[in-house]
Amino acid sequence: MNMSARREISVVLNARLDTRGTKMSGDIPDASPDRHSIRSPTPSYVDPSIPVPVRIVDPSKDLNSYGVGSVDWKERVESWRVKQEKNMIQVTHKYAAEGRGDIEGTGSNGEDLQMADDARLPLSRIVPISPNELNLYRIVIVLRLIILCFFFQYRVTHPVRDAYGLWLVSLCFTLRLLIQLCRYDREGEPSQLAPIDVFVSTVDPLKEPPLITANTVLSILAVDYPVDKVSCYVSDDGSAMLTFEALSETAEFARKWVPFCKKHNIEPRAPEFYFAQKIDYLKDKVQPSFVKERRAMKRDYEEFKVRINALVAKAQKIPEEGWTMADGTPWPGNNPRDHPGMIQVFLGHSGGLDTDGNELPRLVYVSREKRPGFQHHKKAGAMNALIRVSAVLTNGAYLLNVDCDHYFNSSKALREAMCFMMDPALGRKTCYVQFPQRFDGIDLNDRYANRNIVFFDINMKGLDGIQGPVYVGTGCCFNRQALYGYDPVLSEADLEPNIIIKSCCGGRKHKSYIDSKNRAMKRTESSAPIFNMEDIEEGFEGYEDERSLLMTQKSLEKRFGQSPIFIASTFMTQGGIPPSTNPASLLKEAIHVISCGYEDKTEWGKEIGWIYGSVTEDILTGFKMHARGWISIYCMPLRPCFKGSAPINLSDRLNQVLRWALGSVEILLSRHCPIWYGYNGRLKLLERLAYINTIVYPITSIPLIAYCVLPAICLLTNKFIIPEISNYAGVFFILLFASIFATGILELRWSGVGIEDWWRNEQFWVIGGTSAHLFAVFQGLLKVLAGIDTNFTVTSKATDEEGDFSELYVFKWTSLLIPPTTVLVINLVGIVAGVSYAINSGYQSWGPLFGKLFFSIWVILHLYPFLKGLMGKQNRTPTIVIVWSILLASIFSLLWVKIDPFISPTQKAVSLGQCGVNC
Ligand SMILES: O=c1ccn([C@@H]2O[C@H](COP(=O)(O)OP(=O)(O)O[C@H]3O[C@H](CO)[C@@H](O)[C@H](O)[C@H]3O)[C@@H](O)[C@H]2O)c(=O)[nH]1
Ligand SMILES: [Mn+2]
Repeated sequence: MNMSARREISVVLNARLDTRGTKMSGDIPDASPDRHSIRSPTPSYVDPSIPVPVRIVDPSKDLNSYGVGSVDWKERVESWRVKQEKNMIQVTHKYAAEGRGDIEGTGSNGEDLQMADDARLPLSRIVPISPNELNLYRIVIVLRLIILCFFFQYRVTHPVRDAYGLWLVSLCFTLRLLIQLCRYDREGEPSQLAPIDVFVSTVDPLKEPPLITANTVLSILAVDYPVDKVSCYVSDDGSAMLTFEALSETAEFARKWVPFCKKHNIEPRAPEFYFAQKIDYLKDKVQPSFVKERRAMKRDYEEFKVRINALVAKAQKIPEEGWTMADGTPWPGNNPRDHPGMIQVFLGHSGGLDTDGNELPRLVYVSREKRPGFQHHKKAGAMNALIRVSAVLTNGAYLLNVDCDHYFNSSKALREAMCFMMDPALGRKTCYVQFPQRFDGIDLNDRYANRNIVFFDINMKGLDGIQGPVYVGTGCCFNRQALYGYDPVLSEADLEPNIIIKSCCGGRKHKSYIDSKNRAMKRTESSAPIFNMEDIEEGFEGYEDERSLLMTQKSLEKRFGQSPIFIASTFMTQGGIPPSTNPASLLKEAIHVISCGYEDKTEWGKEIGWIYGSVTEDILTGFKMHARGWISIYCMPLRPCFKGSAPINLSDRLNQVLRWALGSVEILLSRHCPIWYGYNGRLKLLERLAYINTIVYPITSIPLIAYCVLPAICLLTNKFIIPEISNYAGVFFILLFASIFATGILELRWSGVGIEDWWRNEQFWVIGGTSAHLFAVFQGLLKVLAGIDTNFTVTSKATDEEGDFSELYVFKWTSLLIPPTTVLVINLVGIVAGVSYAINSGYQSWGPLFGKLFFSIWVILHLYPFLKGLMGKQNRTPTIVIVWSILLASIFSLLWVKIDPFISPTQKAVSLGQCGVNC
């Protein structure tokens, strides 16, 4: 195993939290200064450079028989657990007794000490990338930056007189390179077992087959976590009876599936993918009954599939009077744009037991209310509805959300996340733990870079060393309090003077972070002070007068909306609902919080929850949290925790990239633009740079296209953008290339990414850049200038039953195909023109031609996967695409030759003469 370049955190908490194992693939982490940038040392914190005993998990050994220091360890965890429970009871008790929250927990007798002790217990470890590899990489990056500056200076001071336009364009390109340099890297981390609510989003059962969603749900219900602490919420944004009925079947099937998974400890726990595994399924299995039970389960699953397929078949033709439910009442969601909110609870403690007589996690179907004339905010709106429903019904302290096609590939996923979230030191400032997205069913060559390896294994890892990875929309576990817009709890060292809570005028005692720290969360909020600490202290602690209580109530309502139950739940920082509440009233309240007027005049989508205003709501949501000073964690256990599907045909892929780029442009043109936003907060500079990079990239499509066309123009007009290569320039040119090359190689080395993946990424960067990114810039401008709303085109999730990768060859017409095709054709024409010119004008013209051909071929090589996709398998490129592109390309070439703005009038005659022969 390559231990230097990969980070493996695989810490598994067992159900009772009484033991810990840390799987380490490397040796004891080096004392790299990086870690200090992530967590600042506090007096109670163990210096990471001092090795602590490392235990390698060996499942064959008794977990308690670890080497050094295990007794000490056990004791500490035990005391931590007891304390945790005490805390929980305390909070619940206060809540129930007073009917109000306690903001500044007052328990001081020794609890602070206990806390400080706890802080020494990291629940996870970082396996850092070897510092040598990183330092070299950093040095090269800095060098590259310097060289780039020199090169830039040279380009600016040496305009190409006879090709001024070309020269200008080339400057833009250099600038783009400067922007790209903000990849960096380091490593992050930490962890505990609290109740978790898992969200699944789905919208269109025709594009997102119910069987896929069912598999995701089954993998959640079978997760390795205490059943009473997991709840699964499925959001149906399409209010489809098909989704509802499929979910009801899924709940039934879960009664057999879940005990089977747990008994035999199988992975993954999504049946479709489990049974499809082409591995020796008897490996590590000891139960003699396993084969028999597996066979029976496989048959059961097939029957389940048949039932789901029957539901899907039935749903193809909508009856005229709309759908009717089994009991004869009409389905309330018949009109997806105009229907009431719907909630159905399956399973859970009142929902019957599984076939082994055990309880199952709760499963809740939610379809939020939709009415014409209301903004629904797509996925972000759906997620916010789920936050509120779940707060009312179960109120997990943490949330995890997945797209309907991203199943749990590892049953340990929740535990992995908790290792960071419940870590006594880091948990308090961690807003989310993001897992990389991994995919099934991608063609072997990954033609359209669907796996996004460079992003997930280089960029995200690098960000982890700054303030944390960006949120990518799925496979991400959140701290509920972070979604409520609160600030993180920072340690003394993190604390800047300006954020110490000020006492209010009534002569109350000064509070510092440290003495308010028996609470898990600091309930203030920096960037948008809707309410402030004084209100709360008075209202909830002091009860000094009724007016202030009222004010608090009012400001909370202004923030969270008009639901007292929801507001009360926000004070339960450890999660859970008051034991005395009546389930019927909760359901009523749950319906209330998903009504479409609920968010009016509140902070939902503006400051709290998933943030509105972009189709890449994920980036925006994560950005807001980072701007408040939260850190995030990138968690990559050896076994990928989540796996999804990705569009493998060209058109769907381009449309997906278009949506992402459009989302970025939307953010760029909004008040949340990372270039301007949040300077009073605690966003780290490099993190900001990274966000700027994820937001502005669509704009680089303009210089990129210019650059793809330039070589062809050079060939057609017989000019070159670098006129005379002086020694001085030559050196810089070579140095620049060498440094780019070196950063590339070093990056691949520390990240473990293969050269092929890297090349695919480069290719798709050009393909996306010349098509989707360009369209996104224009659509984004249209949205801002003309108010034309952008829509969320959901990607189809193929079940891949039609045979391997048949999807890859599907061809759908889209105008996104035109610009790259044009670029391709122009370059091909250019090559032909250049070569024929050289043939005509003899020996001495071959030298310069060579240089120009090189660039042109470079462009074509980048577009090669696109060309392949255009051909399809059966070579069925619609004639329209070809006709349009050839037309555009020839008009373009002719124009250039005729007008040729880059050359002086005297030269023009000559040049025209030359080209007249060739074109
Ligand atoms: O009105 C809507 C539209 C979409 N969705 C859900 O959003 C998810 C993502 O849709 P998909 O078509 O699969 O988009 P992808 O491009 O594959 O998704 C990536 O990019 C999105 C942002 O564009 C993120 O929201 C996703 O989490 C991330 O996986 C799916 O679960 C949908 O059901 C809704 O719930 N409501
Ligand atoms: Mn998807």
